[in-house]
Order: sequence, then C-alpha cells, then structure tokens
Amino acid sequence: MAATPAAASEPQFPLPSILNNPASAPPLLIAQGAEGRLYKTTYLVPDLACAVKYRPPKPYRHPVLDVRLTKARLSSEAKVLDRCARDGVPVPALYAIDAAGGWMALEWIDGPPVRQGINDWLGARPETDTTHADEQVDQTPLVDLMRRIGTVMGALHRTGVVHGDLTTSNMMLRPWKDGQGQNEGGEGTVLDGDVVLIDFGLATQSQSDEDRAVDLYVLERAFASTHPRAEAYFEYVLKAYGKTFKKAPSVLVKLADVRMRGRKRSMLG
Ligand SMILES: Nc1ncnc2c1ncn2[C@@H]1O[C@H](COP(=O)(O)OP(=O)(O)OP(=O)(O)O)[C@@H](O)[C@H]1O
Repeated sequence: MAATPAAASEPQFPLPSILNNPASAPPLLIAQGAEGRLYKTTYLVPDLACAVKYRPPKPYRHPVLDVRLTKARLSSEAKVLDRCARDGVPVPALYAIDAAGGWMALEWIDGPPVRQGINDWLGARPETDTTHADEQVDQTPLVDLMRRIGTVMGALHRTGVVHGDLTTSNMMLRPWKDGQGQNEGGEGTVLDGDVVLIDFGLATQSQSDEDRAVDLYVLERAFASTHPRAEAYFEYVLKAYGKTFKKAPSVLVKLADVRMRGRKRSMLG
C-alpha cells in the first residue's frame, strides 16, 4: 500500500503524543491493517527514522477490555523482540513502548519487504529461467537469499520463538553497508541485504518441533502462493535451516507430517 501523510488520512481517533510531537518528523502512514497502523517518523533526533506501530482503540470493545488486550499484545510482542535482539536474531530494535497507550517505536528498516525483492527479481527474468533451480547459475542471488532466510528462521527457532505469521511480507531486506556481500563485479542486486523479521504480533515462545514445523509450513505455503515461479527454490530455505541448530533436522522430519496433514485437510475440503 502506498504511504500517505497521516494528516491527510484524518484518523477518527487522536494520535498518541509520540506521533504529535513537534520535535519529530510528521508521521507518514505506511500501512493500515485490521489491528494496527504503521507510521514512519523520527525518534529523539531528526536523523533517526523510526517505525511507530499504533493500535488505536476499538470502539466496538469495552474500553477496559480494549486497553487490557492492546496492552497484553504489545507487551508480548515487545518481549519477543527483546528476546530475539538479545540472542542476535535480526529484528528491528525496540526504541520505546507505551503498551497502555497502544504504541511502540521500532528501528526503521530502510529496505523493501523480501516479497518485493523477489517479485522485482523475477519480473526482470523470462518465465523459463526459474523452472529448474539447480541448473540456473543466474539464479545464485536468489539461492543466496533463500539460504539467508533459512538461517534466520533457524536463529529464531533456536532462541525459542515461533513467529506465527511468516510470509515474505513479514521479512525485510536491510541494505548492506557499502560493498558488503556484493558479487565479484561489485554489482548489487535487488535481493541484497540482511533478512530482518518483522511483525511479531502472533509470535509465541515455544521449543516444540511441532510448533516450529508449523511455522515453516506456513512460510512454505505463503511462499508457494506468493511466488509460484520460485517455488522450487524453497528447498534452499529448508537446507539452510537444517544446519542451524541441533534440533533442526527433527523439525524438518516433523514438517513432512505437517505437510501430509495439510494435504489431507485440503482433500477433505
Ligand atoms: N521496522 C520497520 N521498518 C520499516 N517498515 C516497517 C517496519 N515494520 C513494519 N514495516 C512496514 O509496515 C508494514 C506493516 O507492519 P506490521 O506487519 O508490523 O504491522 P501490522 O500488519 O499492522 O501488524 P499486526 O499484524 O500485528 O496487526 C510492513 O509490511 C512493512 O512494510
């Protein structure tokens, strides 16, 4: 969705003070979902961009219940972000939170969602390029990205967190510093960047193979429907994941069960 200045979209609720502060850049509405809104502004100093996730009050809910629910959800999201950051899982840094006020301020990730990177990459290539993953030397940057996704998923699971809503829209590509990771000719591609996981609104803490396998399955399904031309590349996510922590191979075995159940369910309608 295209970003619009917040003032132009006339919210029917007062914005929290962090978004009205004259010392910060005027908030830009980046995304609006059923639960919340995502604004771009600045934090503390004019050149530190930040993302403010705001969950406005829900008029259809009892106000006491509404505050409790919003507070619980934001606190749980913040706790997960904190845990990930502590263990080196790439997630946006948490700058500030007012759970009762319904908002948290996060590091601004200055890159596109992985979904957009992959679509741009595929869009610049003829259809036939992507059918046989192993034979396409030209697709190396895509294979590399798939491996980076698998490694990040492994880091997340190793830390005891399952995301709960993994899609290529909930991963962003944080640009590399000059020269980092570029190929020999020094040329960058639309797939460059560190994979950063976002949107932990449905995340839970779990160490179970089953929960981890379902997390992978959700991503596998989302990947196949969002990027059907690149479906064959998903195996690189799983191969990389399998090498990340001791229990990863047993999660992959469990994934086969989860897939089977998924197939049965879709056959039964
Ligand atoms: N830290 C960030 N930096 C830059 N852009 C971000 C950041 N976090 C989110 N975005 C952008 O805003 C969009 C929505 O963010 P997010 O998915 O976290 O919110 P949401 O869908 O409203 O959350 P929820 O599913 O918990 O209601 C993302 O798809 C992404 O484009």
